[in-house]
Amino acid sequence: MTAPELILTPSEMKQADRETVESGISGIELMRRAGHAVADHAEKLVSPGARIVVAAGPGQNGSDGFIAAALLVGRGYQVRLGLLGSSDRLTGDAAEAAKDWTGEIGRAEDLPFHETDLVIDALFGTGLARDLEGAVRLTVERMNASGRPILAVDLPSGIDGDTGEVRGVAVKATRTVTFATRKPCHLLMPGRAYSGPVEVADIGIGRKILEAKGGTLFANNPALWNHVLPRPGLSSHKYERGHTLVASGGATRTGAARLAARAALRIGSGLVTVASPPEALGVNAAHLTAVMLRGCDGPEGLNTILQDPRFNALVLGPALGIHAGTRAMVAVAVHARRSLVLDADALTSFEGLATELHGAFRHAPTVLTPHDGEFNRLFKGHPDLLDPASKLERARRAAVYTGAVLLLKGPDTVIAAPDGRTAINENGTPYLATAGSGDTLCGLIAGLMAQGVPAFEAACAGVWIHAQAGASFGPGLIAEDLAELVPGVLRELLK
Ligand SMILES: NC(=O)C1=CN([C@@H]2O[C@H](COP(=O)(O)OP(=O)(O)OC[C@H]3O[C@@H](n4cnc5c(N)ncnc54)[C@H](OP(=O)(O)O)[C@@H]3O)[C@@H](O)[C@H]2O)[C@@H](O)CC1
Ligand SMILES: [K+]
Repeated sequence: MTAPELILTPSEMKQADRETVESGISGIELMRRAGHAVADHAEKLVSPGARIVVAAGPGQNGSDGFIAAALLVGRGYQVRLGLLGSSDRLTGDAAEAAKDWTGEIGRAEDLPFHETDLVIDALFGTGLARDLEGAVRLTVERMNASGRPILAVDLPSGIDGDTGEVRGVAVKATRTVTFATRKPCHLLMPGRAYSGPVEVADIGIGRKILEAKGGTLFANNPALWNHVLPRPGLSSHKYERGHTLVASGGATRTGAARLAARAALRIGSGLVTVASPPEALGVNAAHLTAVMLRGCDGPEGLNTILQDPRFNALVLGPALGIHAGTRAMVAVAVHARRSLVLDADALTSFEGLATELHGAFRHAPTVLTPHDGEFNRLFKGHPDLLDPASKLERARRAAVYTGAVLLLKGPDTVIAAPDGRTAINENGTPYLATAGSGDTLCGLIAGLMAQGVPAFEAACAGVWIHAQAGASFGPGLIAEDLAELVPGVLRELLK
């Protein structure tokens, strides 16, 4: 089984680095390995004889640049190196690394970015401490304007390693070489777009150390959850595969629930029922076949249906209406302690009332699936949840606050569990931004939970499968297609 891909934050990586040094590999040796990895990568991009310009910063990111520059000269490249600031100010390992370089040290500001075959950006990495300003800013702007390929060392300078945000200005890299693990900025937007394809170089920091110092943040891919996907045995019958209930909106707002229901069925929920307001029974009946239908008059109706313990997973929100009745339905669902997915109107109905949800979902597996707008509405008046610059941190705090798995949607969907485990998704496609796509996602997650998949894994798998299905279709995708593409994705996963 492939191990899940760990993502370490800059401060976790610093600790892993320290621990590795304590275990006997010197700091300068780690830096040399990093520099080697950069030189090796550069060699894949341009042939010996080519011109390479290295922009080095005052810290260890710059040291990686010095070491790579020296190696590349030895391999027959024409290398020019420019430093930000004065070489007298280099201290410790950085000063040691600079000794590898025997060529001229120019000023980073003066480097001929326009007249080179490759730029190596070694200005700043995980130690970036503030916005880029003045001469540094101009240097980065000139580098970007050159139109030449740029290889970023560790991460594009100007990108915040924790948040993926641009600090004033940032290098638009063609590619990035990072060390030991990817960092959050390689997966979170806009950092992901600034990084280009990222190669992870093994510099000898062991998995045990990485797990001990990180171990809670992952790239969302099948290695994280494939082992808990349901694999029905020969003797399984439909009741063992769960029964998902999806609440429908009124007569003119029924499509969302049917999209969710269809998705739950496709992902393997043994039975799926749409709970419909009486006035919408006709229109729902006209469109449902394998999905069953039941009348459900508001919160009391839902309460009556949930007396039957076989309904073990529930979707509330899509097109349900923004009002107190929806809040009451959420209360019924919470009280019934079923696996629960809340989206759209079920979240927006609590606009400014998030305190009512404080700790509310601690007792049953629950997944909340807001996009940024819904998140901001829901947690209005809670600066502790809204203010963190990092999407990761916002999702993590909201998960702890509510006791639910918080799935914060976007091109870089973040899935955070109240126990701290967090995943960042990266197989999303812009084609998923289409009406009804979110309803389908709810159905996939609930359908997995109905089959006994824990909430965090169900949310992670749901997001990935949803995106994979969308990407497999491409242009022209509409939400109706998504559920029908799920079997193809599952077939690959369950091989
Ligand atoms: N295990 C690993 O991953 C390994 C990682 N390694 C490498 O180490 C890198 C991290 O090195 P690092 O800690 O020295 O930080 P780095 O990014 O060089 O920047 C710090 C310097 O920049 C300065 N500075 C900051 N912001 C600024 C601004 N806005 N404008 C201007 N200046 C600014 C800051 O100055 P100060 O804030 O002190 O004034 C300080 O001098 C990492 O990215 C990777 O490449 C490998 O070598 C070995 C294994
Ligand atoms: K860099």
